[in-house]
Amino acid sequence: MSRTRARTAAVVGAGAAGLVAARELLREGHAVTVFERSGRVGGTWAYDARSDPDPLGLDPAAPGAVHGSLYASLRTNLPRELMGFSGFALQGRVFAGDPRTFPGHREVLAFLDAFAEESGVAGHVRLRAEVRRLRPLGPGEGWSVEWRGDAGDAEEVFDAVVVCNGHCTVPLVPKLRGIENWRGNHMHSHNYRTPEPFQDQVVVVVGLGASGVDIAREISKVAKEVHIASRYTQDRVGKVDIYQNVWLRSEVDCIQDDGKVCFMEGSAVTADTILYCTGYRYHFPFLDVDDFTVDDNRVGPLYNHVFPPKYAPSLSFVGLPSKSIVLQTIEMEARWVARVLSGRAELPSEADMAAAVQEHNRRMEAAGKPKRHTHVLMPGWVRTCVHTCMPLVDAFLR
Ligand SMILES: Cc1cc2nc3c(=O)[nH]c(=O)nc-3n(C[C@H](O)[C@H](O)[C@H](O)COP(=O)(O)OP(=O)(O)OC[C@H]3O[C@@H](n4cnc5c(N)ncnc54)[C@H](O)[C@@H]3O)c2cc1C
Repeated sequence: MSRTRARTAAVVGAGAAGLVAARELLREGHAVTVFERSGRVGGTWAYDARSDPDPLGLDPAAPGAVHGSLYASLRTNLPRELMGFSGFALQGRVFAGDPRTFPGHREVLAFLDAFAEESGVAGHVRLRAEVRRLRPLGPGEGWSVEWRGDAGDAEEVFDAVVVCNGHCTVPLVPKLRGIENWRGNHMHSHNYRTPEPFQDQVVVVVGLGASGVDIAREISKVAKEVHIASRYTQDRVGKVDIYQNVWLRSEVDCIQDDGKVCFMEGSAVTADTILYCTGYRYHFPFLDVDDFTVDDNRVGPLYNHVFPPKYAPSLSFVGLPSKSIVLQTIEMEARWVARVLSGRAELPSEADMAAAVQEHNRRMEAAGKPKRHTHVLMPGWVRTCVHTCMPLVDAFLR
């Protein structure tokens, strides 16, 4: 692909990443169109009380599948000081009547609404416009964007495309040994909204990330027992002192023939529900390009998580990293993309970018890190975050 200055740019998605990408592109003088398949901006932060018909949410294309993964009680796990954009802070201003340091989701959504309006980005967003297919037209000829809106299907050509479709929608569900023996309920946190359905149940929560901790704590108020299974519990397995009904377990070993959930340390429980809080997988169903894969949650090849060497700079991705200071990271990525497209910043050659990606992957392998951690920027983030924000795990891991 040619590396000329982009004059028109399509942004896929009007969540936080798409909004800030649009702002940065506009600042660099590009003509921007943001395609958003839902009826509003804000992406993940637009709480949706509905959940997928399939509690595991395995098929994102299934009728009735929802984008959002927030639960009703969700508050940010980063302080508002870390959740603004440059020139438009979440700190020092209250957007939806929630001035707390760790505000609820409505406050963040109102912040994003205000950001879209006040930055002028809102005027560039097409709502109910779903991108169905993105494909390169040939060297220097730009990108075909096929999309579906209220008036039907359409195709337009842009010089550049920035993919910002989010990555907290399609559940990553581990295949537990013996799962064919399971007769109870199961669900992924993508579909968790409120604790009431777990009244008096014995629940196994798989995963000790931010959602796992939050949800386990909330469910413990109504459930009979909550057992949290995680590889990070190590020698801390056992009942949690400050709770009457919460146990830390090691990883799930298997589901026994009798349906009991058996943990690596040797204990087993008869449970009503297995609730997977095991994260999400990257998914780009509309992308029609060569030499580009998602392999065990490694998206690539991508130079610094943003540019695929073969198509850079006209194709880019903003918002892939996880376990980061999210909004600041996506803003930096967006600014980089906008400046490379306008010629104010330069990329290495295609060969050098490809070599850098290979070197990154080689180092990960040498360090024994799995592919699925490719886009994890701060591996210690979970522990740091739960230590500071979440009393339950603070008590566990202290
Ligand atoms: C439970 C939970 C808690 C979180 N807590 C925090 C927190 O405390 N602090 C924090 O900073 N981050 C948190 N995050 C991360 C959060 O995902 C980011 O803050 C941010 O919202 C990511 O923005 P995004 O634009 O990349 O993705 P999204 O917000 O998911 O937006 C993607 C947008 O793309 C649209 N879209 C998708 N496909 C298409 C298509 N084909 N055509 C058109 N539009 C499309 C979607 O409709 C959506 O609007 C949390 C996430 C979850 C799930």
